Amino acid sequence: MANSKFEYVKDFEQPDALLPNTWIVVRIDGRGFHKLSDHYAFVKPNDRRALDLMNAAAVAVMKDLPDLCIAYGVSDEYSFVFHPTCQLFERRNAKLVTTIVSTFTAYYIHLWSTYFPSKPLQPPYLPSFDGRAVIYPSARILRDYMSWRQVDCHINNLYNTTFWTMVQQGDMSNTDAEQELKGTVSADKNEILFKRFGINYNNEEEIYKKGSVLYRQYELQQPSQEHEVGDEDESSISEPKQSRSQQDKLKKLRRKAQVVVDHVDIIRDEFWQRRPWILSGKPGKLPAADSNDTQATQ
Ligand SMILES: Nc1nc2c(ncn2[C@@H]2O[C@H](COP(=O)(O)OP(=O)(O)OP(=O)(O)O)[C@@H](O)[C@H]2O)c(=O)[nH]1
Ligand SMILES: [Mg+2]
Ligand SMILES: [Mg+2]
Repeated sequence: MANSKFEYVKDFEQPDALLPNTWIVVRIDGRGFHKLSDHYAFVKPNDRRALDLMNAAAVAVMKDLPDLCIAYGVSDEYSFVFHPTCQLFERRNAKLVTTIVSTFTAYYIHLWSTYFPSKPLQPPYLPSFDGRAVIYPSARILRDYMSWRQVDCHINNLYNTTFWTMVQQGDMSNTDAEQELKGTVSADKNEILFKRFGINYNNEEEIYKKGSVLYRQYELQQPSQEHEVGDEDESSISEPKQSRSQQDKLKKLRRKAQVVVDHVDIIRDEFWQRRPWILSGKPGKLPAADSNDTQATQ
């Protein structure tokens, strides 16, 4: 078939490689989950099974794509982050986004019956997700992106928790609760929860307040390994190319690593300082004293 007269059509395909040396975030979001969550009667405002299912699908994506260095999920969305050194699919936008979206959706549907055993999926209420890639030029801006999503989680969860408590426990109509909450700030909502319902928002589950952060935990034998593979901290970011064998070694370590699901603050420095390998791209591990304080999965 080489050189057929039809081959010229290939020239209509546009290159879409994402800028080199930048962080790539692929954010996916459930399509029409307002309706879907109603149909399958998700618990309001937070359905633990639905969130656990999102997290399980995201862990599967992280395992499938060792180039991913961190992911953050809340509600029906997940952000997956590739390191600036990532060369997967020559950094082609459409290939990266469609692979993440379809892998996530496949696992979400595959795992559905584990989390909702008594609610088989029924057309047309089948879960699907959209996705987009955005690039960020520095670790600082990537962190601000992650902070933005976590702040959003907090604001929405405080609102939703207060709203549904007023409706479910305070017997208010949706309209009345919405009207009363109009123009309120965080302190007002905390007070409504505490004074009227005896609920201290701080005691709500961390997964609801903070969302879920996924990253790799390495079991490194020798500290020297930490320095074999990479040159990717921001000081040396102008030279991101790794040799083939370095890339393979790194991939192997990433594949072997455990994917951890955490519900912690990712806005302050502490999270990143204690886990420098997430941003540096060099496998590393927690100081010994800290190594038991995260919740491992799979
Ligand atoms: N009851 C319940 N609903 C949830 C939960 N998580 C997500 N949802 C629903 O999913 C929606 C997600 O919001 P959006 O992504 O903005 O809305 P969407 O309906 O998915 O619409 P598009 O994303 O634009 O397709 C929320 O508004 C809720 O209705 C949950 O744990 N419990
Ligand atoms: Mg959605
Ligand atoms: Mg959403």
